[in-house]
Amino acid sequence: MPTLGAIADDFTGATDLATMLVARGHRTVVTVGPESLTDGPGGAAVRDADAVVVALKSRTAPVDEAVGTSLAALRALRLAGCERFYFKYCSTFDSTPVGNIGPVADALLAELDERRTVVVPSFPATGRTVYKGRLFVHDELLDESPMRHHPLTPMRDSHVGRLLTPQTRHQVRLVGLDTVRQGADALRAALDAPELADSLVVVDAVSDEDLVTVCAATTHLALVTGAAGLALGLTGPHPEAARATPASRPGDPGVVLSGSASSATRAQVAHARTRLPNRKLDIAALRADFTGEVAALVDFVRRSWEEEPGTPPLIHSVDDLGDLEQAAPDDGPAASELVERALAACATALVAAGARRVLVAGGETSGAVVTALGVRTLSIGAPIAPGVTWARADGRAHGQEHTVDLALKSGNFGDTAIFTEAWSALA
Ligand SMILES: Nc1ncnc2c1ncn2[C@@H]1O[C@H](COP(=O)(O)OP(=O)(O)O)[C@@H](O)[C@H]1O
Ligand SMILES: O=C(O)[C@@H](O)C(=O)COP(=O)(O)O
Repeated sequence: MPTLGAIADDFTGATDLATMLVARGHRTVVTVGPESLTDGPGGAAVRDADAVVVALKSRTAPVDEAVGTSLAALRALRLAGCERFYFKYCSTFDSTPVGNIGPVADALLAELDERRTVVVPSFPATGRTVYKGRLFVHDELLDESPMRHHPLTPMRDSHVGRLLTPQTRHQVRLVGLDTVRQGADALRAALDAPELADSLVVVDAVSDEDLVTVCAATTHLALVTGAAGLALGLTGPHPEAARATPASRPGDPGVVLSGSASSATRAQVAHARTRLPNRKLDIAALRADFTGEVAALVDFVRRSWEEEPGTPPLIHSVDDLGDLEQAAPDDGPAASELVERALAACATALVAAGARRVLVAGGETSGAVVTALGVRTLSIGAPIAPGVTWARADGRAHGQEHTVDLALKSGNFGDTAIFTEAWSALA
């Protein structure tokens, strides 16, 4: 029975955290939304797990909806037996002045009858560190990094406390690296100080060892919040926790679907465009004839499978940031919505046509694709890069049950060659 329950605000984040938990000895299952915790085959997988991560698409949802789905997830996790909880958000603190990190953290604390938690976006393996409360992405402050230009959550400040304060009813405090470096006992004493009783406490961490200290100092908190790095110190009961075997065989049809605008993905797209058959979404054509345009993309992929068997084609939506500047017409959907719907429709048609391995880039994009594929649970398989993994996905789309290998790649994760090299991990 699981004891650790996590709520992830997007789907790439859910597999990012789950792969870390598996590596730390937790048998872990990802469920798509809270319903899959109890319904159908998900129920059995959950009972056999040490940890469950509920994947939500709440990062950019309206605040009420994000709070509602997060509370539903918490309640379902408690019913499944979980006693400790982890709210996973982005290592670049993706949010707006109204949320959703603050409102969800507030609501989870209230539901658990708790008043304090920690805020730890640091994830050094992917270059995210927090020092003096400022979030760095590799060598740059968050607001000087490409996250400044994110289409949905542009990050224009790097001070985590300043970002969080307008989002929460709690006071926001900082515990600095000097205290973390004094060890777990000193850090716990600092966190338990009466003046921090009613607080979201941002904790500095610049190395893996710092995160292990933060974990050791927070075992008494019912809720912790952060990126996947915080799970580094959460040791589970099954050091040899098995990874799911691939659903596909080498050479099976595959596809890369990228709706990410992140700088790392743009470099990966540029690399893949010289090596893989590829097509770019045409937003104007989608607006004019959505069904026809999706059918043309699906035809293109199917022809590529015949002409170059074993080579996964790429469908992408962004080469450079100029691609994001198309304003939505007054009476039409936003380009971002069209992109998500188009890639989701391609995914379902291609899985119905025989795709057995699908690599998706972008968190929002992954949410749209996984939801359209009717995926209920994801079992963590072979790792690809820090924060990126293959997962075996059971779902139902077009009236048919299917099992496919899915990799949900966060926009900014992975090496430049990931779209051509990720497949070897499935061999
Ligand atoms: N050409 C485009 N024009 C406008 N929005 C786009 C375009 N391409 C992608 N998007 C949208 O940008 C968002 C990207 O978010 P996400 O998938 O989380 O990836 P990332 O955070 O890495 O950029 C999605 O909502 C996607 O639909
Ligand atoms: O913590 C992280 O950085 C990732 O797990 C994540 O959530 C990234 O989001 P996207 O870039 O939107 O995929």
